[in-house]
Amino acid sequence: MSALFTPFTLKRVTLRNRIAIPPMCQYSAQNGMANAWHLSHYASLARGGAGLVIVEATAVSPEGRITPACLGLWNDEQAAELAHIAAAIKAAGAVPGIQIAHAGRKANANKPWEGDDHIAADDPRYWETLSPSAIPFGQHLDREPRAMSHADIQRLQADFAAAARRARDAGFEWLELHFAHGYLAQSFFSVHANQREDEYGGSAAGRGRFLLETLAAVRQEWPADLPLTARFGVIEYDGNDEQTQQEAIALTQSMKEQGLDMLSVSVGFSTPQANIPWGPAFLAPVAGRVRREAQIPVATAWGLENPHHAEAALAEGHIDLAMIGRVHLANPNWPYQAAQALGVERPSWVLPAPYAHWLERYRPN
Ligand SMILES: Cc1cc2c(cc1C)N(C[C@H](O)[C@H](O)[C@H](O)COP(=O)(O)O)c1[nH]c(=O)[nH]c(=O)c1N2
Ligand SMILES: NC(=O)C1=CN(Cc2ccccc2)CCC1
Repeated sequence: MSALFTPFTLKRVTLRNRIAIPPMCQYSAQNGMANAWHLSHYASLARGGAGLVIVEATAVSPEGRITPACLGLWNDEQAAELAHIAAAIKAAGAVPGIQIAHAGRKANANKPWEGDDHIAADDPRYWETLSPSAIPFGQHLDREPRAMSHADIQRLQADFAAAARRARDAGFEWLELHFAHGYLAQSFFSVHANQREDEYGGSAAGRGRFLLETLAAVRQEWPADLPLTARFGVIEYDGNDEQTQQEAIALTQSMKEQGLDMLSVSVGFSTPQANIPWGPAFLAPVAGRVRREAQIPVATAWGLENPHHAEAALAEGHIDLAMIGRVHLANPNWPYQAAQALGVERPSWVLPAPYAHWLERYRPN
């Protein structure tokens, strides 16, 4: 039996295999509302056979969107549309997950294929960006954000909690907090973005406070028997990786004590000066260290699309879930081909019966 096609149970949720589709922004919404694009996109991914499908970064407040076309979960109308997506993912046999997010100083940007840069101040789509300190990310995202007040912090933590409640009521069964990729929560943890002198800055404990308090607020709303996870950048590749990983692992242990069920290990992306060692499965050993030292189940992504690499990362004990992203945009049925590559018996039954029955009998000459 392959490790990749072994079920995985966390709290009262069982995934049919170790394949998770990580959140991938679609930049296709108006006013934060999901539409026909999102329904067909997520239904086709779920029909492809993955055990878990996580809906893209969904903003907890309007100014928390990366672009004006990002999804939101700050009102009940948005939740009602997302409920159809959760149901479609579930109907296809995958577990419906969603990531809730705030883009912080990376917010108010154009779509990646329309510049990826901050929206101009005189553009009607402009909104003010927020961050722990008034320090811009740099490069194409060079706007100086407003340093958040304590009132801002409390409001945004309440927004995360409200979004978690809406996700629960919409039928999602797996919740991921977006604590990675240079967005708001990652910015509180990062010395590149957070130079506050109050209790939300300074020491690693100070820089971790926003993440811990936000987790605690969400834990109150999210059912105790459903997985509550976070995607967290544990390394920046900025020349200070050992210290960052030690601080990140310590914070992960605190989050685990606070009720975090799993960590999705990722990269900080807090500075344009990062020197990222792109390559197949490059983050798996980093994830393995977090899994070992924080004693928490972990997922990771980044270049795992070769089924043998995903299988090895699981079999070698680096990870518990393999997140397979971009390749699924080209091939929603990637799990079917992975099953064939790994010699899983009756691979076509990774797919739904209306497809599986005929593919099993289809012998192209
Ligand atoms: C178009 C698009 C959009 C997003 C992403 C990526 C891409 C390509 N990624 C990162 C993604 O989840 C994944 O970590 C990376 O793509 C690396 O995995 P692969 O190498 O693609 O399997 C991402 N990550 C995240 O935590 N929340 C998100 O909403 C998004 N959005
Ligand atoms: N919302 C997110 O977390 C996103 C993460 N990305 C990181 C990334 C960098 C390089 C390659 C793929 C993804 C880009 C798109 C949006």
